[in-house]
Amino acid sequence: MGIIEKIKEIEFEMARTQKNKATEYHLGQLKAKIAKLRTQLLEPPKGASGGGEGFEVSKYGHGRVALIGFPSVGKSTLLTMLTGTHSEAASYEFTTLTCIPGIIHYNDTKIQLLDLPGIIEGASEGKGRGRQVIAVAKSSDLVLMVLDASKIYFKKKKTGGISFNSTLPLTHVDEKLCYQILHEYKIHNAEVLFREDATVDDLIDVIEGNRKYIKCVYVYNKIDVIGIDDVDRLARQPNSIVISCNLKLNLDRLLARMWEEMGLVRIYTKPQGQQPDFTDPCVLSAGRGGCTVEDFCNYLHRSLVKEVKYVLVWGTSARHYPQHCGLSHVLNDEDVVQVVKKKVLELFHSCLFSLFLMNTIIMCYPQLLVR
Ligand SMILES: Nc1nc2c(ncn2[C@@H]2O[C@H](COP(=O)(O)OP(=O)(O)OP(=O)(O)O)[C@@H](O)[C@H]2O)c(=O)[nH]1
Ligand SMILES: [K+]
Ligand SMILES: [Mg+2]
Repeated sequence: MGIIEKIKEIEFEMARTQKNKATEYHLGQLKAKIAKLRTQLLEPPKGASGGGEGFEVSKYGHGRVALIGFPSVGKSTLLTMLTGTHSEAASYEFTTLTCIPGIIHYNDTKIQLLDLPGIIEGASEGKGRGRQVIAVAKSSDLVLMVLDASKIYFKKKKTGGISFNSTLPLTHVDEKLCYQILHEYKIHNAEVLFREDATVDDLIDVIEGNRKYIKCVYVYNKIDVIGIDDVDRLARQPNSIVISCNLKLNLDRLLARMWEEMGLVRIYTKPQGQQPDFTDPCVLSAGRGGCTVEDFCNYLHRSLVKEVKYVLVWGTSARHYPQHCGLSHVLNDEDVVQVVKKKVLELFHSCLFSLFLMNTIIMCYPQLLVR
């Protein structure tokens, strides 16, 4: 039996046990047992690098968003508010010990929201189940970094040009070399922060996007307990949004922001001669180059691309309605697309060609007919 199951079992036993003088000692023992198991769970196992049991939550819906943050910032409260799935919330740290999934229904799509244990210093070494939390964050399309607005952790400023910072002495790359490499890639505005003693290859990997960087929005919760000036200041931070779960403030904005960041594209299909099906969109995620007609065709069926003659597009990506577009056309959210396949036309063309060929043969060699 895993540690979580053991904790659950004891919690269940505690709930069943009546509280009175006779059971006081027994309940105390159970409490101590839980405390021990929790510590065991939150500490990385000695010698092992894996860091205990993983969180096995399968992907569901059109995208995955993870709630990451220090303990007791209100992650579980937020999950319950946004998804209706209950996740235990309490004033003590590490109330949440596993990954709790919920579903957000938004804009005809389903987004999986994941509540996770709080992260603490040393998370990357496995403290507080940090490894598992980080693994879940890496598997997500977006991270909501939840912060307690009454405790300010960091400040970020946006400046033009290239700013160069490092949290440790660098032995492989210096400022000048970094500038040179960035200029090589025609990057003139960037904030570069080295958190490890990176090599030139590491830097190039980052620039070329070979490393996975997950989009992140900073969510300042509990604005009900701070002054309006502080709320205003936090709301102006880049990539940030201010909310209060308790007062249900700004949650709709948070959802809209989340949707925006996820870059999902809804495409409605229109069968020839029929109205588009507006009930069930195809939901694609726009990659770097956006969602192309080719991406859309691949989504519908792997072999479709070869059969497509062109597509007809209605919506914000079209210059006129409908626009005839090829495979490289970039579609926008809520576009309507009708696929016109090659087959029928080609069949028609080949029929025409056959007729023409027969005609020519008959005209040139009328004796064939006679025979
Ligand atoms: N004032 C105020 N308190 C809040 C708000 N949201 C959550 N809380 C409180 O903050 C405490 C922690 O909330 P949780 O949802 O358990 O926080 P968590 O981040 O899931 O905590 P862990 O699972 O322990 O990491 C609870 O007592 C909540 O009632 C809010 O908007 N305002
Ligand atoms: K908590
Ligand atoms: Mg929690």
